[in-house]
Amino acid sequence: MSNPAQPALAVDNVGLQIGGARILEGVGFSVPRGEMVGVIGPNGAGKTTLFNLISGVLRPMAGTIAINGQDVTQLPVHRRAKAGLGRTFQTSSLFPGLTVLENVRLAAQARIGRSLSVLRFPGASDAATRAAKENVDEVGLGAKSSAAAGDLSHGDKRKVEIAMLLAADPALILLDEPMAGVASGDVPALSAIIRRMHRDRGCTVMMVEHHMDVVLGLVDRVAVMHHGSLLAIDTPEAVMADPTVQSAYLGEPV
Ligand SMILES: Nc1ncnc2c1ncn2[C@@H]1O[C@H](COP(=O)(O)OP(=O)(O)OP(=O)(O)O)[C@@H](O)[C@H]1O
Repeated sequence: MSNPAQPALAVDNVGLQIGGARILEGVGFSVPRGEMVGVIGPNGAGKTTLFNLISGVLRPMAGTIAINGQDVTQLPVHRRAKAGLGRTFQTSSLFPGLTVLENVRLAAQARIGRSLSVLRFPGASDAATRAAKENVDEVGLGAKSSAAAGDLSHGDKRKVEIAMLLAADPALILLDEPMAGVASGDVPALSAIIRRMHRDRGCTVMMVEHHMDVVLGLVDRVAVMHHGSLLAIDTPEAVMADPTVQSAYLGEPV
């Protein structure tokens, strides 16, 4: 169960091979509660694979993963969600035919259904709608709450995904390239929403992101992945000054 003395996330010596190819090896780090960590690295470095291992989409062949002190290494995705993990994906995971509000409401309903029996609590449905409306407003999409999610811009879809995270209220959030495909004009607003979510909720956030200015402006620490290994994890300033990191990136634009 949850233990406040334990880090939000502890990854210990994790490794994975697929078809004989070494995808990740000896990856270990821990993230204290309330911290925001950016994950950077060239294409193919293993960032998404790391997220897949933490969220339970993949199981490691070596090492362990603990969320809030609970060993989740062998737990399926839904059990990790119960342990307090929430995640967005590189590609949008919304129901395109449902409205913005309906998408967020599903996430709110799942949370409320976990804490209260929906069958025994007739007001649960209204409570989910109220919570979803608040979360849609929080990400600035109140005026678009009746729009079909599939009709939104990339930037607005990402905002809906964040509203769904707010509705689910996880303690540990993995954001996989939240700015991918987002028009450059929408990036500052989305960054501000992520910063506010982190600050107001006190949640722990890990974020894979190729926009270095976004990462460096938001996070407490940066983890650098390279060829399936963790090259460094430190403050943005220390990581950018690290000669090993600099040489790993020579000729490989971040
Ligand atoms: N299911 C799989 N089967 C075989 N190889 C895989 C599989 N999944 C990932 N890989 C390989 O593992 C390596 C790491 O991939 P991963 O997607 O984790 O990298 P990444 O750092 O997230 O890259 P990007 O920035 O391009 O998203 C890559 O070389 C990729 O080709």
